[in-house]
Amino acid sequence: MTRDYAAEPLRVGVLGAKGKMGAEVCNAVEHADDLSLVAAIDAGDALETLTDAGAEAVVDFTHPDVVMGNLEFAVNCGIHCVVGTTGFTEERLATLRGWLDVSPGLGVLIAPNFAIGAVLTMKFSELAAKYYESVEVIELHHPRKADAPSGTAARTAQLIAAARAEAGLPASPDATSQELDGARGALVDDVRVHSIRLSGLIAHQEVLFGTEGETLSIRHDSMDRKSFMPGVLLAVRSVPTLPGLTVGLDSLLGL
Ligand SMILES: NC(=O)c1ccc[n+]([C@@H]2O[C@H](COP(=O)([O-])OP(=O)(O)OC[C@H]3O[C@@H](n4cnc5c(N)ncnc54)[C@H](O)[C@@H]3O)[C@@H](O)[C@H]2O)c1
Ligand SMILES: O=C(O)C1=N[C@H](C(=O)O)CCC1
Repeated sequence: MTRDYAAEPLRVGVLGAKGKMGAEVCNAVEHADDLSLVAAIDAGDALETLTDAGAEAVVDFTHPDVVMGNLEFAVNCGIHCVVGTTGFTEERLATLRGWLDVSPGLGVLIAPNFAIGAVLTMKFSELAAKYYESVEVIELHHPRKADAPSGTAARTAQLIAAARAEAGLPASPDATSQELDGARGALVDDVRVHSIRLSGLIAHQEVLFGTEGETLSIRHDSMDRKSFMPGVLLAVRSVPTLPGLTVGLDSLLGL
């Protein structure tokens, strides 16, 4: 029998429920009439709690080291997944696609950033990329963040690099011949990415473009983790009808 999601709230489990994002997601799900929080799991809790509770979708905001194990369990149990945890390499995405190939109808949605402005920043940067000879990405986050560069910055750099390559642009000009290690940031697909960690910040990114006589700065600031919740809820509501792997919120936002 086909599940009528309009008739009964979608049963949602949260992984990383005691974390900064997970706690916010639990709160958002609890306040949504069409969703029901059936499991709130953190480190040390059994993943079987999800199946015991009859979870139909899971939201993962944990850690890059554990997220693949969580997803393998959920996919094997036929639970749709929404993933905010970072650390998704092409290799990890290929592994996930392999699992989903043998799980018809199941959806996994991974987004490096669920904030609308961050999604737009990535799209605007991709659009601007071919018009500027120089580009650098600066990401700024709270000091308890485990990974650098941020997943958002890595994705932004990849999108910019692909757009530059398609337009036939060479690497950004840079005459640096003497350099203290790290002074010029990290290279992601030939795009320089700089990571700032500072108390008081949440999640911020600035993409700087330059060409003869002008620059363009595209900046986004998340000042509260609530900024991620509309995107997370949209993904949770959409994932049961999105079979296979979806990366990014773009298609859900009509971008
Ligand atoms: N996509 C986005 O929009 C977005 C936004 C913010 C953060 N993030 C990412 O989400 C992840 C979590 O961020 P955070 O700031 O909430 O981190 P956090 O450290 O505050 O929370 C992570 C939680 O996961 C728990 N955890 C660890 N291992 C677990 C396991 N095996 N099973 C269940 N829970 C486990 C931890 O105990 C902790 O409570 C990071 O990768 C971060 O980069 C993504
Ligand atoms: O706080 C974090 O950690 C965040 N991680 C994501 C990233 O790495 O891009 C999104 C922004 C917040």
